[in-house]
Amino acid sequence: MLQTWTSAQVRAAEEPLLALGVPLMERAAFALHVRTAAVLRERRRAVAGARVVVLAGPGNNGGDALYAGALLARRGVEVHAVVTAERVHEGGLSALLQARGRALRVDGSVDDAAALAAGADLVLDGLLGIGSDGSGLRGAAGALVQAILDLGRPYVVAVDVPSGLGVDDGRRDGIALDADLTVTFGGLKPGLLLPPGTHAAGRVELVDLGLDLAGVPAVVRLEPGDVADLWPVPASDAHKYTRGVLGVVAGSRAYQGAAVLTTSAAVQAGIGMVRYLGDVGDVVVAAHPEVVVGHGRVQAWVFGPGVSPDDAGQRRRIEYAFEHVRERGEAAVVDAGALELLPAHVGPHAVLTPHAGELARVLTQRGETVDRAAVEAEPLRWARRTHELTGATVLLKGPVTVVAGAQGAAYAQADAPAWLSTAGAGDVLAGLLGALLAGRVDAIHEDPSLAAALAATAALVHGRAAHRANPGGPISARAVADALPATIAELLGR
Ligand SMILES: NC(=O)C1=CN([C@@H]2O[C@H](COP(=O)(O)OP(=O)(O)OC[C@H]3O[C@@H](n4cnc5c(N)ncnc54)[C@H](OP(=O)(O)O)[C@@H]3O)[C@@H](O)[C@H]2O)[C@@H](O)CC1
Ligand SMILES: [K+]
Repeated sequence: MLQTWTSAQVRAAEEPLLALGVPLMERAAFALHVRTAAVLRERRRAVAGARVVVLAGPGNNGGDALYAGALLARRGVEVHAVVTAERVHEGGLSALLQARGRALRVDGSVDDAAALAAGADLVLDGLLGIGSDGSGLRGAAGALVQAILDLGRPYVVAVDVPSGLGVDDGRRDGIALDADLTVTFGGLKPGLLLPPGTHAAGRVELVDLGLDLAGVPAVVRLEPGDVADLWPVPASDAHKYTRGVLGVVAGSRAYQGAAVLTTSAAVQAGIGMVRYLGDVGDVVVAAHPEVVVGHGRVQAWVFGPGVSPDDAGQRRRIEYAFEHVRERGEAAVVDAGALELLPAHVGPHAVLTPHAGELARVLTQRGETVDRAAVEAEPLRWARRTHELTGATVLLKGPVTVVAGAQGAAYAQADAPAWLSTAGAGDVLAGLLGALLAGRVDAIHEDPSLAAALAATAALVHGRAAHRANPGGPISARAVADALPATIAELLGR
């Protein structure tokens, strides 16, 4: 898994090493210069003769960039530093000048500096690192970046983080400089994985500085190798009830497909048994004869795919089943039409699966002033707020899926191809997640943060199944459900 650490965590881990005199900046700058040289070689075959512009802000981020610039200058690169503030890392600047690099101080107009940067082979962005206040670039640095963007963005290597991004939350409130490559030091930062910031980071490479970053990471991204630890693999003495029974309240005469896709995903994800409740049991059984229609004991539920507000029968079933979720602790996936039926308070064993617009409605119903755009601007903040207000685990769907759950659990998953944004994909995710929860209900009650880990697992498996269904091309939701068995087998290494 990828783990991320806040600015404060990174600073705390740096402190003891700096006190011992460990040369962290030298390590960072050396690694930065090696990676930058590799990019130059890749893009123009030779390092010597390249034109690199170092954007140097007032802090140590500028120091990293200037020292790396000095090392590049010693390898024959033509390096210009653009210094944007009164304050500059003096050691870095004199190293660059000694290596025959040149420096230009932005004083008044930014036009010359912007033209220099826009025309460079590569720009090293050392304007702002973990000292960012998250409000975007201001002052001369902001004006310079805006002028560079107006001329056309060159190839940018971000030093530690793209300057101007919210390092800890991925916010993008003002001017920021998007990167093609981010070389980050010591540990990944949450803003590099969380949307919208993650889209500004380009490829991310981590430089190990030997920091001791033990403790609870801020945001986690599961990787394929993590699935085997979280998946409920049946024991040799398992039977269908020990593996979990999932109740699905989905679909209606108007939206029959939602019932089929949700149950299909649950069956193909390897559940003990699926019980379907609703008006289209005949269609569901025709597609999957394994499904049982009608009431009975379940460990988990999926509520909502294809349930419209005027469907009184399905709404009654969901409201009734919510009582079981609260009283008996059955787990639940609360999707689409069921989100507005959510009781005032559930527990983390209920997982909401809204997209940004639906999450804004859940929050608005609970007195928050927020719209879809605000949720997209700060997805983790609003997913967390929803968890605080409802007690539920929240899986917020989007190009990067963000999960917030109990005990501060937070995940950012970017597993799916863009082709997956298609009708019915959410129904498949709901069925798949329902199957996962049904097999782990007792464990979730022991450790409520597990629901968030399972939600992130479902997002990962869903994305991988989409890739498998048709690598590089269009995919239907049905094909994703059909790809689940082989995808899961592959992830479990069997
Ligand atoms: N510690 C170490 O040895 C190591 C540190 N490392 C490196 O150090 C970096 C952190 O360095 P840092 O702490 O100096 O902060 P950094 O981000 O460079 O500058 C902060 C200054 O920027 C300003 N400013 C703030 N907000 C602003 C805004 N919105 N718009 C414009 N300006 C703004 C503000 O200055 P002011 O305006 O107040 O003068 C503030 O003081 C880290 O990311 C990594 O690259 C690595 O080498 C590993 C070893
Ligand atoms: K930077």
